[in-house]
Amino acid sequence: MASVETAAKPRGGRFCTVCNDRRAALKRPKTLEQICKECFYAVFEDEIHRVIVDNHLFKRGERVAIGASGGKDSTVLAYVMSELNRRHDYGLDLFLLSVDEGITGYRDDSLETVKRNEIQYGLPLKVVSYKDLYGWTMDEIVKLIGLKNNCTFCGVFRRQALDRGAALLKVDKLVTGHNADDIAETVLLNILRGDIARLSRCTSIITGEDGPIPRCKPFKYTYEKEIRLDYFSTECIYSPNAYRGFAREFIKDLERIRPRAILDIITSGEDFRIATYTKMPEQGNCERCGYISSQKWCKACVLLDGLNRGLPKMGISRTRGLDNERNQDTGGTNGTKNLQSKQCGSLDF
Ligand SMILES: Nc1ncnc2c1ncn2[C@@H]1O[C@H](COP(=O)(O)OP(=O)(O)OP(=O)(O)O)[C@@H](O)[C@H]1O
Repeated sequence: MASVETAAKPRGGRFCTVCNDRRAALKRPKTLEQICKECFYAVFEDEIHRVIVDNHLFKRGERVAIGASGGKDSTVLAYVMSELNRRHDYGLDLFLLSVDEGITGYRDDSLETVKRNEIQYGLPLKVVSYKDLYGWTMDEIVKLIGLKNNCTFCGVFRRQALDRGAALLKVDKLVTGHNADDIAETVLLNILRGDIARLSRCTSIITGEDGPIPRCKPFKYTYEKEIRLDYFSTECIYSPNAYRGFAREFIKDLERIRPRAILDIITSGEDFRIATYTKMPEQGNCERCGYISSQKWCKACVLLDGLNRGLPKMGISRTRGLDNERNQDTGGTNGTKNLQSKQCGSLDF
């Protein structure tokens, strides 16, 4: 029997450690297992299915928006979500939701990918734009403010735009393509910034359950390298966020030496406990637009106010001072230490 099997196997190279039948085509970045392409896709999709089931991410009948940027992570997410929904009969109503930040030569290109996904996977697409929501495109903001702080505007506006788009679609949940590398990087950055509020929630697979629309991250344990095996890379042309870039490179260096490092950082983040005496921000609503905020005005309104008054740097990183100023203006008080208003909106999932 053994000799028959051996005779049927292809000559040369290692065999797939899963099927032990086909020749291994790649080494899994996460486990270093040698595996064939067919088994890789099966194992990859099965792992996401397990994460979805074990974490009770969805309930039958729910409407779920997939945050679709046209980049590799969310493109794979759109494929995997529609495939698993069909294969395992989750009973979900899936939608694609894209935010058009107004970045010529970047988002207009990737929106074309999303439009292709709309047809490929048969998922209805909703596009919301910064121009319509805020009156500004990122091209216009960058023209005014330059490259240095533009990620702050983009991150804060995108977060709110996704919530607004999700509300228009009347969905129960929003899923994003944040992967294990993104989460490990965010744990590290929140430690480096001493941002306890974000550190405490950035490893949660579901966030915002107390906010307008809960967000889920089915790729929480999925390595970026595995998602991107078959996909091209699209980097934002206005993305000079050096601090996050260093954290990213540091994590990639650690991964080269010890592939488990990414999962270990996530586990460490999950296991942090916040001291009971640490004051956390109190969640309320923005007095201007009604969006969730721990301050009188949400960060998007502060930034927008600065833009519209021709003072675009007003809302950047000095939010604490500004809020105090605004509190004085309006006669309000704000005793809570502001742990949320750190630079770089993309830190907040
Ligand atoms: N313009 C957008 N429209 C809709 N969803 C978005 C948009 N930008 C980001 N997202 C969502 O947030 C996730 C993380 O986005 P981020 O820009 O950090 O990175 P990324 O890792 O390059 O992801 P992607 O490859 O999907 O663009 C995306 O996977 C997507 O689900």
